[in-house]
Amino acid sequence: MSVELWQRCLVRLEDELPSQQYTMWIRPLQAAVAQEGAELVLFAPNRFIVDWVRDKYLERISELFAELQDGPVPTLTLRVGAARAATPTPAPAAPAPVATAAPVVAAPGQQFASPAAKETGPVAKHRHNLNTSFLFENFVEGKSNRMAAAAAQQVAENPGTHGYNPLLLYGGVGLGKTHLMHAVGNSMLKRNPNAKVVYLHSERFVADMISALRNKTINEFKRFYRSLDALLIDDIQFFAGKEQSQEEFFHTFNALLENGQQIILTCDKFPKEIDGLEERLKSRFGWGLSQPMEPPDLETRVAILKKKAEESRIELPNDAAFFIAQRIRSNVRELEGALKRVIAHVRFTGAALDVALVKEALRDLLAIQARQVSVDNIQRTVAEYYKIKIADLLSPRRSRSVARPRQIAMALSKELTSHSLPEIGDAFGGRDHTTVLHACRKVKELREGSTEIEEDYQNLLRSLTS
Ligand SMILES: Nc1ncnc2c1ncn2[C@@H]1O[C@H](COP(=O)(O)OP(=O)(O)OP(=O)(O)O)[C@@H](O)[C@H]1O
Repeated sequence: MSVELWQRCLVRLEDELPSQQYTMWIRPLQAAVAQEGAELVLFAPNRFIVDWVRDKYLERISELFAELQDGPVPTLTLRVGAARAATPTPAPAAPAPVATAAPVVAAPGQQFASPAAKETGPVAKHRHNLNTSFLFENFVEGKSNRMAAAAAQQVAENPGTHGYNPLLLYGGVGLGKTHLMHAVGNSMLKRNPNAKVVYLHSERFVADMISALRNKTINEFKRFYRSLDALLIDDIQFFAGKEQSQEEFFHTFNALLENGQQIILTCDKFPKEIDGLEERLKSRFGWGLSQPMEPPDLETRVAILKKKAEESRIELPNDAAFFIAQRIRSNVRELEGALKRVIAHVRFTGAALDVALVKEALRDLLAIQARQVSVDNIQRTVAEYYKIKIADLLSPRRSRSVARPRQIAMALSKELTSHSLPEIGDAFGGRDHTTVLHACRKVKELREGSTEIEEDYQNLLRSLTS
């Protein structure tokens, strides 16, 4: 009966607690009945978890027991050890008291050893703390992320391989670093359901380490992290300036690498550029494979929108997808946000999804953008970038050093504003609309043929839209 009570309690705790907390502290617990049902023993894999659960969750667990149990509430005991050692008959083979650690049999991400806990219910359902919707299958590849995705696939297939360890994915916000990192973890678990894969944000690592130091459980802390098959740490830029955490992480990192356990890291920039990060860590991070992730190009943005719409079972016409992708270019998270607004609008109004509906759904966003990107602004930015005068852009001068930036500024004006070709021509010293059209075609051709021009164009786009 009491084990059942624990199962019901777990369902409630899973609802109440942030999923990382639940995965880290509650899921490793195994319940066993003792004293003919009068006592419920919760076994934790190590002392660290026992102390933590006692401090943070025991009171709530007791309250839930009182609430969920009709009859007498069993007493609750926390111990280090495995549930199978606590069966009521024969008399408990002296499961280790809290202070004397028994063998560690389960950890977050690991399947429980106890046959009783293997069956059904929330315990069996979730054995790791990965986001199961971040998969390779729903990651859309394009020029900007293909290398990173390929590296991640390699790691998923051969975790711990020298040369791919650590895998470091770096780049701006919302570009799919976390998605790929979880995709590797999910793929590892698919291949080996017993793999111990733990994901955590670097701030969480720091917070846990500080608590472990305060509670004098740093050895358990170390043992736990060093027992993993794969450690996934997000946003390592947060280690900057936290010397003691860097020190501990450095040792954990080395221990895992030495044992061939996989490490995957993400960072918002190339680690060498992070101030406040120790040189030895910076150099360690670069030992394996470092892959940049860039903002996706137009075609990839369209493909991502189409994929996400399909997942939401919404038919997104190409022109509507292009319309969104042309306007939202900074990152995928914003792209997703815009699409969600469009989908909500479709569902709310019941109207057909077309460009007009997209304009209506994203009205505020587009208005903000229109205000931000004006032809004036584009001219100023382009002139600054190429170190020429704005007056040159508007003048009749045809020398290459002026004509090329002018064409680029015109193409950007067409792409970033809603002005017509004649309006753009007017803004560039009263030129004809065919000149603007020619400029747009020329720039497209130049971008395809020259990486330098493509880079210039992307740099300008970024500085105008971010
Ligand atoms: N190529 C892609 N295909 C499909 N979805 C993507 C892709 N890139 C990003 N996403 C989605 O965009 C959202 C943001 O991605 P993610 O959280 O992985 O970004 P991030 O680079 O880790 O950003 P941050 O540094 O802000 O955490 C997620 O919902 C993710 O699924």
